[in-house]
Amino acid sequence: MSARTSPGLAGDRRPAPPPALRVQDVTVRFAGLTALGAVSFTVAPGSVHALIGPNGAGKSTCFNVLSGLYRPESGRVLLGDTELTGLAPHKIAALGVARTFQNIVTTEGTVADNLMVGRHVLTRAGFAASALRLPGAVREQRAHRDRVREIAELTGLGDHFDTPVALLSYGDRKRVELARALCLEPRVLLLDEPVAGMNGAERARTAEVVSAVRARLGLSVLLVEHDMGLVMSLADEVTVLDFGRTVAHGTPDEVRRHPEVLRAYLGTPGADPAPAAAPAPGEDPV
Ligand SMILES: Nc1ncnc2c1ncn2[C@@H]1O[C@H](COP(=O)(O)OP(=O)(O)OP(=O)(O)O)[C@@H](O)[C@H]1O
Repeated sequence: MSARTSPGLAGDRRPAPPPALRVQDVTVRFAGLTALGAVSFTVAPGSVHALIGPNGAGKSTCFNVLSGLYRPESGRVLLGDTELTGLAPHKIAALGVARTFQNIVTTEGTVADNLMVGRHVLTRAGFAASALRLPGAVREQRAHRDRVREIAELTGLGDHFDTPVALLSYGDRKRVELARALCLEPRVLLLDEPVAGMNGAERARTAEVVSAVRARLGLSVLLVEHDMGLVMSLADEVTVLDFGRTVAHGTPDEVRRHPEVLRAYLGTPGADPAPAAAPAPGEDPV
């Protein structure tokens, strides 16, 4: 059984706004290298917050702390008043923080199979009850499958519900990852480079899906992405890391003009990493 209350199973839900996700003075070191040095930021309830920075800036390390894969040397992570620091990944997921990974991990089974796997944290019926197909367990499975189908529709995968994932396009497979994370009914969704490797049309489609997901489910999104068009069009707030330190924070407009951001990305102030008219999602990343 889940550590948090399982939400209803049918229809869009607009639960109470998610709690703020607060990262406070988080430090991670690898053999003397400071991957994160006292990094702090807050993902406001219901917002899209982007975490950007050049290669090696510490973005993945931060995601790994937030999802419980790394324990920070110091600092805290809080979801509302609940401390997440040092909890195991499955506990953090059960508390409502789901993540995707840069690399696709789903290859076997249909879209439906993969999404049902993402649902297991919310499953109440025990293994034996499910295996014996007891009435309560069957009802629950059916309700989960209905909800999973809704999530597939929301993420543009409805037509592929019973298609083996291996037969899908790259963009659709990446969206299966996103949909699978949503099957946990998260209150905060951590998206690690959701459009990496996609072509322009696939990136634009994924941007639409992320917007729809945020609008329909009312969750918060923390986005790590190199595609500046996507970041600038989706994010409400942006935190910029460089060499494990926060060098800027603000709205997309504020951040794109910040001298430290220009220096971090281009080595020199005066050139713009994301032009004033931000490219549409799907245009070339920086
Ligand atoms: N497990 C590890 N062991 C040692 N050093 C690591 C480890 N993970 C990350 N690092 C180092 O920590 C720093 C931050 O890496 P991280 O992967 O978090 O950056 P990033 O911003 O996600 O980069 P990218 O955009 O290339 O994914 C880098 O110098 C990296 O080499």
